[in-house]
Amino acid sequence: MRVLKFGGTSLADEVAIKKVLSIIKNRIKDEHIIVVTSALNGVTDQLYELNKLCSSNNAQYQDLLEALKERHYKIIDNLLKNIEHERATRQVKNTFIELENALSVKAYSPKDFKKKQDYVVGFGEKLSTQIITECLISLKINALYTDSSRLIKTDDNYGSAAIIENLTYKNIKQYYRENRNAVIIATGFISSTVDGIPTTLGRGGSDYTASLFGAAIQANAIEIWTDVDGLMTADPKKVESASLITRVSYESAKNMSFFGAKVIYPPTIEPAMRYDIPIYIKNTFRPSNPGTIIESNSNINYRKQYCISSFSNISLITFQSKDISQIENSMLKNIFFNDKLGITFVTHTKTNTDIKFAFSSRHQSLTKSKIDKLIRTDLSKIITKYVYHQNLSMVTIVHDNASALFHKTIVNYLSKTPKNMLESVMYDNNSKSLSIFSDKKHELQILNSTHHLVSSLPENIINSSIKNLYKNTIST
Ligand SMILES: Nc1ncnc2c1ncn2[C@@H]1O[C@H](COP(=O)(O)OP(=O)(O)O)[C@@H](O)[C@H]1O
Ligand SMILES: N[C@@H](CC(=O)OP(=O)(O)O)C(=O)O
Repeated sequence: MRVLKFGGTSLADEVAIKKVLSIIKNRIKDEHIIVVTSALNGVTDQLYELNKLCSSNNAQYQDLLEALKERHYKIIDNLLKNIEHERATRQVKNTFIELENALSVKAYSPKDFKKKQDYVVGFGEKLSTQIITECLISLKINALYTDSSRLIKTDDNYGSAAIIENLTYKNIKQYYRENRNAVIIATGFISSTVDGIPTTLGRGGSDYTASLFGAAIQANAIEIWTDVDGLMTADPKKVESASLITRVSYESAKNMSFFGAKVIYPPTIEPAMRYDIPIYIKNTFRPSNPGTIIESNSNINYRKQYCISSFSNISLITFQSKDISQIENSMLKNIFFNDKLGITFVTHTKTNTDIKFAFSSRHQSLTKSKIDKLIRTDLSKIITKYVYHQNLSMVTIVHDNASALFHKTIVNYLSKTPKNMLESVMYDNNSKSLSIFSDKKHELQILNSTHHLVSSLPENIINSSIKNLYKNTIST
């Protein structure tokens, strides 16, 4: 049994969907499968926009809604006929009616807004999965449309809900047992609370849905089908010379995705790792290419174990203090774990005298004012110096098997980089990553030059079993 997940990039239009159908048809010949699908490419972003426009009574939302309908009906017209065409049209029509009802709800408080938003943005997966299911039925496959939000149970942290593991696994197992003769075609990304209120698993969350299905029924493999050849040494859309990482450990992949390798959503790794289920990342448009295998450490031969990623819109704060741990605890508790501030990423590192927090937030100014307030009140006695930068880019080299020479080469490169280009450098305390902060306008240049440098190093310099090399060798 294996789980196949197709992302929005594999569901952009009729041509892409035909490729998806052919991959599913071929896989079914060999093994029983479960399919997890995301929304059509770009639809989730449009649903967020739709909800915003509608909430602010902006009439433009009607045009956007019409465009969404047109796109889905056109795909149905081009891919289906007869009874499957009729059924898909009816289901999609009903789903749009449900979406319009959801949009008409007034959200009076911020918590209600997020609750409504989660309901609205989850419709993309329902629409695409209804269409794919009917396409598979038209190919004589016993496909069963499955709304995963009935199986995946979470808390009510709208926008990025945490799963209730035992209940979720129990629900999936039971559903799978009851529908053994069918091919389950499940919506990615969406979930619900125990009371049935819609939630989502966070942006990119369909990968996680696939992993939860895989872990619940202890699948032989999880396949993530996308528009690139696999997990690469950098985002191939930003770095032309990026190359494929053929094998990588769960731990490294988790670290790489955490620091921006968007091809896999970070929480996806954990359930697969727990049951030692390999994750394959494959290209829908070049299915015969080998792709990447993410698996347990013991099988890895440490080739190309680095990845260079970037984030834009990062804020960085550096504190100097005699009591670093007090700042750390207070910041993490009061700021970064505070839902209202919309923190989407945070990492921090400390030495004996200073601590740096790098983070991105949907509400930059709100976060800054909260931090300023915390410093004026709780932390004023312990902070000796404090520097706050906003709107930075962060390029991170993730590598957990670096040689001493590798490390030295990077330090040398940084020392030659013009001072006005570099804002700061941060070493992760586990010695597995190094982040370079700069003005956003330098992001692509730093990304490409760092990638060029690392990829042109001989294999024996890139890899070594020597660990803990990054610690305390450079200060900025
Ligand atoms: N290190 C990396 N390796 C491969 N792809 C990456 C990497 N970093 C970022 N990406 C981007 O991730 C994209 C795939 O993720 P995503 O857009 O979420 O696709 P999907 O819709 O298939 O889930 C690729 O198109 C690529 O641009
Ligand atoms: N559609 C959702 C969930 C998802 O995982 O999408 P994708 O597989 O296209 O990254 C999103 O855009 O966040």
